[in-house]
Amino acid sequence: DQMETNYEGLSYNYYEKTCPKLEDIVRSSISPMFILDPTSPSALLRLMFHDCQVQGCDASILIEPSGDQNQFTEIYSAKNFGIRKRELIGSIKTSLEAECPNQVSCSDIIILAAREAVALTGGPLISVPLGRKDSLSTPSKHVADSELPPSTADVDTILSLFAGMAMTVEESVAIMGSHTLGVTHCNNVLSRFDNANGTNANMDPRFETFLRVVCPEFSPSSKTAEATFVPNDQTSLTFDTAYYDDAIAGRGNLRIDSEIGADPRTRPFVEAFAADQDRFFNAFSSAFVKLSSYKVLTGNNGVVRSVCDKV
Ligand code: HEM
Ligand SMILES: [Ca+2]
Ligand SMILES: [Ca+2]
Repeated sequence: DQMETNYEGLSYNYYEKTCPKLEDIVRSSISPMFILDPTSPSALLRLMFHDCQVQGCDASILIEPSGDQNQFTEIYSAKNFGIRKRELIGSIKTSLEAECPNQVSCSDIIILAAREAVALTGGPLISVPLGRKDSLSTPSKHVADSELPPSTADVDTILSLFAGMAMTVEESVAIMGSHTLGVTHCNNVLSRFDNANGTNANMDPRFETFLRVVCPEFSPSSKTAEATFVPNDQTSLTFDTAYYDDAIAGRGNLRIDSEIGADPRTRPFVEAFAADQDRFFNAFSSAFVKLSSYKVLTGNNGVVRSVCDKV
């Protein structure tokens, strides 16, 4: 199948000859960025997901519109609200160009940056196969709108989405553990107060009170709703299992973060991860490799961009 073929196009020693110090250079250019802004790891981890989910892991999300494309490209999808720090990938690229010009793709840098985000916040150091090429185009915002999941996604949505990346249910629950880092803005939380549908499932009443205080009922499109936020778990700068404790206790910010702790298909894994960090880290690592190998371009099916935000 296509997944397998593409996955085989990547390798663990891809830059051995052309950029042997790649991983060291990425790490030494990224660690000062993380010290300057401890919220950047969460931004880079989410950036990887949103790149891979739309047209595959091809750095399409970095491309700035040119000419009459203005405002109609991928990055302008409302579902990319909150995407930050794309420019850090360009800075890492600049450091790499000095050492190994024209070798390392922007799409591989996105994956390496996400992996450092996990490792440097206390998570596992994941070995990732490399050799992705960059796209020659960025899709329209309409394509991004349809490929990115809605903030109201439920367990069915995520199980079928991640099954499309060949993940097991255990791996699907593990990759959602990415929400152990970062924040959710109030515009994405307000649907949780809507009792008419299932979006308020598995919510602890004290947690609901907390959410309503932080996120009063302004309109989701108001500037205030877009400027206020809640942490994704109780330790939102640390990659740990607190997300799963919250999911069990009904303290998930998004519908998925709550439902995953209640649904009989996912709850056993949520409980296992809450009790066993090694098991979470192992399942997360294999899920990360699957997500980061999704629909990759290899060989002649893409390019190595010299500047990440332009083709
Ligand atoms: C498929 C189901 C998923 C849904 C519906 C979802 C939805 C969201 C939403 C609505 C936010 C809040 C954005 C904001 O308000 O600023 C968010 C944040 C985040 N998501 Fe997800 N997400 C999903 C899966 C993932 C995956 C697979 C990853 C990583 C591999 C991920 C990583 C993150 C991170 C790290 C943040 C925090 C970003 C920050 O602090 O800037 N998410 N997600
Ligand atoms: Ca992409
Ligand atoms: Ca955490």
